[in-house]
Amino acid sequence: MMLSLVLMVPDTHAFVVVTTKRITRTFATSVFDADKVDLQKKYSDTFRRKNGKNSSNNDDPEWKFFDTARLHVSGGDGGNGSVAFRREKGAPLGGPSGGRGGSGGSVYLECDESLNTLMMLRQKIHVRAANGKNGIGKNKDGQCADDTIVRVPPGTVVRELTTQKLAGELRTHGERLLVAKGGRGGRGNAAFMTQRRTAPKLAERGEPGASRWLSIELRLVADVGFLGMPNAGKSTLLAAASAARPKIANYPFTTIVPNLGVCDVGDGAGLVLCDIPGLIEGASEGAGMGGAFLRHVQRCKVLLHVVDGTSEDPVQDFITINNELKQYDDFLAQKPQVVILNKVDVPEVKEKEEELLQSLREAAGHSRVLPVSAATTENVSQLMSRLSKFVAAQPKPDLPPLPEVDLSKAGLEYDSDDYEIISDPAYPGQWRISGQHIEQIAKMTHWEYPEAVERFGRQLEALGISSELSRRGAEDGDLIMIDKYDFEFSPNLTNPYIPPELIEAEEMFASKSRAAVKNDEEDDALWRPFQEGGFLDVDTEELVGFGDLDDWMLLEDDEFGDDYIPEEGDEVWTSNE
Ligand SMILES: Nc1nc2c(ncn2[C@@H]2O[C@H](COP(=O)(O)OP(=O)(O)OP(=O)(O)O)[C@@H](O)[C@H]2O)c(=O)[nH]1
Ligand SMILES: [Mg+2]
Repeated sequence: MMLSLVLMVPDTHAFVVVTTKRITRTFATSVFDADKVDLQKKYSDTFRRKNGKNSSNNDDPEWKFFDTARLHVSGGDGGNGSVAFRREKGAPLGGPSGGRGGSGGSVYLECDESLNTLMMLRQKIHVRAANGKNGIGKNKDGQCADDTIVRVPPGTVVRELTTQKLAGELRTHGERLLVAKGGRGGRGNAAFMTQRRTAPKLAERGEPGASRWLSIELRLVADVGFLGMPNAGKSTLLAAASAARPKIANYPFTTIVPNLGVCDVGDGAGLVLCDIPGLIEGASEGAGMGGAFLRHVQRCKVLLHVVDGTSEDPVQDFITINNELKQYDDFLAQKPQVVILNKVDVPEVKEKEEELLQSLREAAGHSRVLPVSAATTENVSQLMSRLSKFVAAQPKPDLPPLPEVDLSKAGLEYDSDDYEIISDPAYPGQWRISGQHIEQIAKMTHWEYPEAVERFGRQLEALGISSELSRRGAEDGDLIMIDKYDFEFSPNLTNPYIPPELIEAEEMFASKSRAAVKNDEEDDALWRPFQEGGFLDVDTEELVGFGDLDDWMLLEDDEFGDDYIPEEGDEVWTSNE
């Protein structure tokens, strides 16, 4: 038998009552959830991509590189609080002893310097931390769930996808950013005891964990960012100066993902070099996928501009790239540059070396211009030691910008208790209340417990929602929807609506009881939970408490939860005791 609600105390001022009626989902979707549907459509290509199907984003060059990703994160839900009563030999009317639920795990991003792409985030789109365990009797709190850690490379910038607001940036190894907080555990009935109410029959459900889409972008953090036309020799230089082994070939766009290398300059820390794919004219507008790469050099302290000496017009190349930089971002264009004339081992370049160096100095407006051969490593170590001194002389890198959005809150911690009442003239008598705070309260309400429903009603009143509804013309019996719950509006309710099946159940208990009295079976005569204000725990379909009978329903073993293993010394009661 399934009783969803029993409310018996005759003069309870219950405000709302759960009904068994369900609104049709099509209606709810068409009128109220349009935004959500849109969002799902928008991101469904993420799933297609995951399954290797043709993605509609194929024409989006940024997606070909593992430096942007979308991630859906959800914190675990808190465990439910429990309703239980202490029952000991000689003390049958023990106090409430329902423990609190454990809190759900949170999702963190953690900076890991051994990573340099967001590739793994492309394979894992949904990250969900585990739920907290439910509280159990004997004041035992449920276990808290472990946090879930997602590792990301240094230079990871995190935004909330829908608003594009900056949530934070991970730069140093081990740094963590909380992106979806787990919900707190619901309180057990022990927490609701007051002097007046010594046997509270309500508990909270666990708070749902926070859940959101993130947009994640990688900006490599390096001391020196390489810059130059395709085929200029950037990767060759990285290979010459560090242990990195990037792909090198005599065709443009050999490099398609940024490469990092560390050059040992004898200072212990090393100089972090970042080789990016070549840039061409129009890069700032995305030509040659420029925009995707320019982002990487944003975080470099110094730019190393590699000029190909064998090019038809090396000085013009240099000017073109600098113009692209300016177009893309003024901030980037202002970064200090060191310029190298590469491939001076080639005789034709050697011939015009002095002339080219002079023109480059003029075009650059400074004298940090060096001839180098990345292929023969001529002048490379001098270049590196001068670079390292130049980097050290730079002012400290700009601090990460201040976060614009705080993702460290879950559920009820959101600041705003704003709500909105939506009604559609096409559906008279139906009201949807939306608001983070009230939705969280609804989710945490244990609708099976009359006292919890009553508490919810008081919360609605306290938030001014009930009077606002009345003011807008809501009438007794109107349908109120909050999140996935729906109720009947009962503004001045003193006699709670009692579902017919409960009256039937009571009748059944009553007749059983009468029969028992007749047959002198006293025990059975007591089974009148409805009349006595008793109630069932719908999860286990167990009666868990009586009103003021001097006998308490015994807690079944499985009320401790599936994973409760009695420890030594624990007293476990069974109903057969
Ligand atoms: N002779 C000579 N050839 C060089 C030198 N540096 C690079 N090269 C050659 O130039 C070609 C391109 O070199 P890469 O290092 O792949 O050039 P890149 O700038 O990384 O090119 P992209 O990744 O396509 O932007 C290769 O064939 C290299 O061997 C050099 O100093 N002298
Ligand atoms: Mg390259």
